Amino acid sequence: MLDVETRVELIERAIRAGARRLEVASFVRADAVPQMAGAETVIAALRPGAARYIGLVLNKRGALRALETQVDEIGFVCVASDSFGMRNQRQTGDQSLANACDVLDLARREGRDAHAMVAVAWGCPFEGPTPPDRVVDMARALADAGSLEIGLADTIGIARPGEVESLTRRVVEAVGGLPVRVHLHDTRGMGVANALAAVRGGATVIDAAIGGTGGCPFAPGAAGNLATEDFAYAMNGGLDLDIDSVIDTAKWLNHALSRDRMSAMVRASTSAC
Ligand SMILES: CC(C)(COP(=O)([O-])OP(=O)([O-])OC[C@H]1O[C@@H](n2cnc3c(N)ncnc32)[C@H](O)[C@@H]1OP(=O)([O-])[O-])[C@@H](O)C(=O)NCCC(=O)NCCSC(=O)C[C@@](C)(O)CC(=O)[O-]
Repeated sequence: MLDVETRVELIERAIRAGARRLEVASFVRADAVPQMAGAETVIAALRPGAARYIGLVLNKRGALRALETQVDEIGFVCVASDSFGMRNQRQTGDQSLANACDVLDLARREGRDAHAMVAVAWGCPFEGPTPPDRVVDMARALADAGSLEIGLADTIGIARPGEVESLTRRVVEAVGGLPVRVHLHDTRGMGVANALAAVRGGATVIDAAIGGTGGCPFAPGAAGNLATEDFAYAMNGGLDLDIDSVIDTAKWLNHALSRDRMSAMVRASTSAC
């Protein structure tokens, strides 16, 4: 749990390190995910225009809350499996798709950018492997509904590089030129390899989290996200980020969270190599 002030400081540190597009808050129920309580207060404390700010939403009520704030983009989470969807957001896959289409339409009418992501795109903790056709169909429907970008999430970090490359390529081909974004968890240490595979498959946006922070309370076994500093190292200067500053922030965040999680780059920076 981080208080609002510390979350704002984290966002400011990311911006100082070079980040220009950040998912900064999630408009969900505070009793379901207390870590995300105070989304409106976080956003009100941010410097307008310093970066593009994304607010995550999982239902229409969340979208209405986001529209009351200054977020630049609304990001909707759809689910490819019913079992995960019911636990995460009380929606089946089809319901989440219908809700996403409604929210994309609402955002367009309000003149706000919006996109959607398909969670458990490679595998579900309750149903096992996700059929790729299901994900491609959902991605196509979201593109038709006006999503400005199509996200694919490996929510439990189960995908392998070959699977990431092939599904990403199929979705890129299906969505007619829209940017495809891939969101990875590092549960099995595949985060960086999968990110590079997604890039080979045609993804142009890769999500990453400083210090590999993240997880999902409704997906048993989901570990942290792909660490920003690990991906930045793999990209060998290809990202406009100050990697040393990101590593410092990862250490600061470990301290703030009273944890000792180490991304590969934090580990390397604290050893002799
Ligand atoms: C999605 C909901 C909100 C549905 O919540 P619900 O209970 O199904 O909603 P409802 O429409 O039945 O309403 C019930 C009550 O909740 C209120 N309510 C309804 N919606 C909201 C809202 N948005 N904000 C605040 N309050 C809300 C609503 O007003 C009502 O209040 P009452 O009238 O009883 O007083 C709930 O299930 C929830 O908060 N789930 C949390 C899901 C979550 O945050 N998961 C973790 C991360 S996101 C992710 O899933 C994937 C991602 C991004 O990590 C990528 C990856 O896959 O790796």
